[in-house]
Amino acid sequence: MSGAAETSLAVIGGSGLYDLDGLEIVGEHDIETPWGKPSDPILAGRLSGVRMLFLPRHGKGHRIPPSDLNYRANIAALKMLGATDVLSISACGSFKEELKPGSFVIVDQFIDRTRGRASSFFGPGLVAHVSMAHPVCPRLSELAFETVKEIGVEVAYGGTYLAMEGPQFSSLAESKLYRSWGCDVIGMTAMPEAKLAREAELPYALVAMVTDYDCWHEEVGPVEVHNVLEVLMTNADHARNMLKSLAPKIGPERKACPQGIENVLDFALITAPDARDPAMVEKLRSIASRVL
Ligand SMILES: CSC[C@H]1O[C@H](OP(=O)(O)O)[C@H](O)[C@@H]1O
Ligand SMILES: Nc1ncnc2[nH]cnc12
Repeated sequence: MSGAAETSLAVIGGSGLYDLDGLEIVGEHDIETPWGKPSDPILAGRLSGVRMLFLPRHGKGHRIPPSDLNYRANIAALKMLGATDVLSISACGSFKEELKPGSFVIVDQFIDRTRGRASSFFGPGLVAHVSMAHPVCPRLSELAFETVKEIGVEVAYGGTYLAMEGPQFSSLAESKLYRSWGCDVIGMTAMPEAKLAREAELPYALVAMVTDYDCWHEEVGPVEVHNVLEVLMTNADHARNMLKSLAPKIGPERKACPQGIENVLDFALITAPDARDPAMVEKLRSIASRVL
């Protein structure tokens, strides 16, 4: 690399994706952030010459349920380890006949129905408001879309992800309601993950891997985890293949996000400098040192 910033792609692996294929591991970071520890030690390595970080969202062995994940520590740890972009991989249910189990959706919108999760790094002593109008990075999303197509997996570009609290799957009435809202897929983890990535100025994209039709589909019936798991394993293999092909496309040289997500905090901090709590400022330096 000759002076240009280097890509460091962080991959958050969801249900079924607890490791990466072909990652030349150079380190494992058991990191503590001001918000606590992430779900697992973070692997650092190279894939096709591109720096990668890998975090299994639920921890190895899938120990942590969606409501108990420390989303702030996960995103802060990736930022502290130098991540430049976050590619999130998630299992999801589908609200559309054409989004079949086994297909992927490159999500571009979210509806947040989670409750009581810590969903901001900011707070008393330093208040910030970032825009979530366009919550994903178009460049990373397009690269992911092209790559999924190339490996021969059915994929839709764009889709609204309903984030539910869980851990129970939806009732039939909820499933029908979300469908009537025009949602495409449902999961339990992309919120507040995407919001926190935005606050940490990390371009974020979400590859949602459909495992089931949620429960609205009359011919299929309720979601059962054993059925989900069967599809999940094949989907996870596809995700690993996708990442191997995606790395050389992203390349080691960092290219700016067209939406300027790396600079969102330039206009988001609202607390006057002399009214800021120094302890809060200190804590926030781990994710927002560029502006603090
Ligand atoms: C295994 S079914 C429910 C589980 O799967 C999804 O996890 P992730 O988003 O981490 O792939 C969903 O959100 C639930 O946590
Ligand atoms: N139907 C569903 N609802 C919520 N999260 C899911 N993850 C996989 N399938 C899901």
